[in-house]
Amino acid sequence: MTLLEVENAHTYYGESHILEGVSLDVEEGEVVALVGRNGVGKTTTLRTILQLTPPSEGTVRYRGEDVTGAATHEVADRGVGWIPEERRIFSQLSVEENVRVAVPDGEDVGAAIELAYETFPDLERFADKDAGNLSGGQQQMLALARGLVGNNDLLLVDEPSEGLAPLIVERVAEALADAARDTTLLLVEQNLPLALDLADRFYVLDNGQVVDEGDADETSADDERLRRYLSA
Ligand SMILES: Nc1ncnc2c1ncn2[C@@H]1O[C@H](COP(=O)(O)OP(=O)(O)OP(=O)(O)O)[C@@H](O)[C@H]1O
Repeated sequence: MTLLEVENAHTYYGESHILEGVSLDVEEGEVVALVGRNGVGKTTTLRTILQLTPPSEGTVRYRGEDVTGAATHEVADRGVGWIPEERRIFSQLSVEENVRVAVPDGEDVGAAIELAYETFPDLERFADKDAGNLSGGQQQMLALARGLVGNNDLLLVDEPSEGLAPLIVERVAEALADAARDTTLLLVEQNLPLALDLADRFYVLDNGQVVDEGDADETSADDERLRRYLSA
């Protein structure tokens, strides 16, 4: 089933025309990567899906229903989770409290915490530690865990490898692959090998437009076709 469809989205910040007719779709169970160099509109695409910056033209459909112009909390309530680039965790709360407060009302908190620790064993070791004292990689895993227990069917993950050391990037990639077993992912990522490794399909964004798309399995990170859109 098609979970998300973005059709011909045009999005502005003030007078700046950032998305110039973006179309993409995500099937249930897939990992889809959105790649492209700095400033081409990847984050804006996620913000457009969430209706944080609604499109002035075009449509966003979730599970076949038009959510264009809906309130962001309504999109979130339908099961779309967001893990922004800045990771948004509560630094004064412990790791476990961070997970706990991400569990929606009425859900089994114990089971949710168990799922979080099963998927990210490192977090269990730091359960009582203030989240603000975690390393960047651990904070990224906590942010992912919070997304995972949030009862989301689709997680929008923005630049999970950003600013992390290579070894930590590997851990985060493993964690993402684990998370992908339970949820559908739309992943914005500048690290092309990582994106292709995790994704089933990819879209390349350039200057606010989708300029290429394909099967991740059939595409190498050295592919000239992709490189020309990604090198600065
Ligand atoms: N709030 C804003 N107001 C005005 N312009 C913005 C705003 N946010 C982003 N932009 C501009 O919109 C363009 C697209 O930004 P966006 O963050 O979507 O790019 P990106 O592909 O995610 O790149 P990055 O990896 O740098 O985040 C950029 O030129 C950026 O400067």
